[in-house]
Amino acid sequence: MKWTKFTLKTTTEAVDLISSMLDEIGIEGIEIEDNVPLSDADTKGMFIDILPELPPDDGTAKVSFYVEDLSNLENIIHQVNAGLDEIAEFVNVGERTLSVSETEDKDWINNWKQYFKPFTVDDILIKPTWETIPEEHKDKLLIQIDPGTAFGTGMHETTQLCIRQLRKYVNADSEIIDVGTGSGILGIAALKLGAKSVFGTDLDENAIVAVGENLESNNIPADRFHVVQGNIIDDKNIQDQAGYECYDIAVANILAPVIIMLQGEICKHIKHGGMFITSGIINTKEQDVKDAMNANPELEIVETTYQGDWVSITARRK
Ligand SMILES: C[S@@+](CC[C@H](N)C(=O)[O-])C[C@H]1O[C@@H](n2cnc3c(N)ncnc32)[C@H](O)[C@@H]1O
Repeated sequence: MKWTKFTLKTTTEAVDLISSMLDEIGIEGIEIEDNVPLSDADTKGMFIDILPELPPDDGTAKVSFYVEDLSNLENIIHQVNAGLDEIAEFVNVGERTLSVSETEDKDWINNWKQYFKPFTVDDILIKPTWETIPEEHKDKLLIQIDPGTAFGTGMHETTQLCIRQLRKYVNADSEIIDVGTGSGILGIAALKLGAKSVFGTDLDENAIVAVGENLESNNIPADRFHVVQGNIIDDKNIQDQAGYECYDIAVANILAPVIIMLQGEICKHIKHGGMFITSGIINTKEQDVKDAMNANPELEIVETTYQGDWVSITARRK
């Protein structure tokens, strides 16, 4: 199906008012492009450590919206123009030119799936739930994953670094906390490697559904992997739900700045002698994470591993 895309050139200061005006006339799912740099708060919780290079912010912005049924087009354009006239009384709406182009209704949510194929991390086979087990990998430990809209196919270097560290430390008594669980892939890997139970947290609500579905795909009873939405770094309720000094291993594959913020709090939840396996750390941030861990009297770094540009640091709680 083809959609008609309308792009309105305007200013950053008018974007909020234009979004609500479009919403009021029944246009949903708009796209905003501007050159406003992302703040630390914006990047927190997103899996980006290297910010995109943007041209200087000149205060202009583009607001795009899509129309499927063109029979009502004249009316829509009229309403948009009337809305812009009103907004122009309060803020500078800039150029306010509207350009038109056609776009395909592609299945953006699912299109990435064609690139997710079975692969191995040493003796572990990770495969999408919808693929069959390749004959040559029949003897491997199987993890089946569909991340849905959560993060974590296992293909990222950082996930593989964490899986290799889990392989070294997990045993039949291991109680695991998986911070930033996403699809649940690290917790599920730990359970497949024999761990007793997992407590997972994520800021992303999609993680809750994804973990539930992936437990089912891997025939793991739901009571072995409890997952909650929230931030263990600063939410007392999540901290209490996780419990204190009760984990043999904490694993967190997030981002260097988040690992730095997490390393203080996580020590309250790990047993003495327990391990803190981290990744999501781009090599330029390795020293920052190490400095934070070295300054924490509760932690000693025991190992650093690398894959591509990515780093995994494993520390022990003293
Ligand atoms: C790189 S993904 C890792 C997913 C999965 N564990 C893996 O290794 O593939 C990072 C995840 O951490 C989550 N996240 C970011 N900050 C967080 C925080 N403070 N607490 C819990 N989850 C967080 C994100 O929503 C995202 O799902």
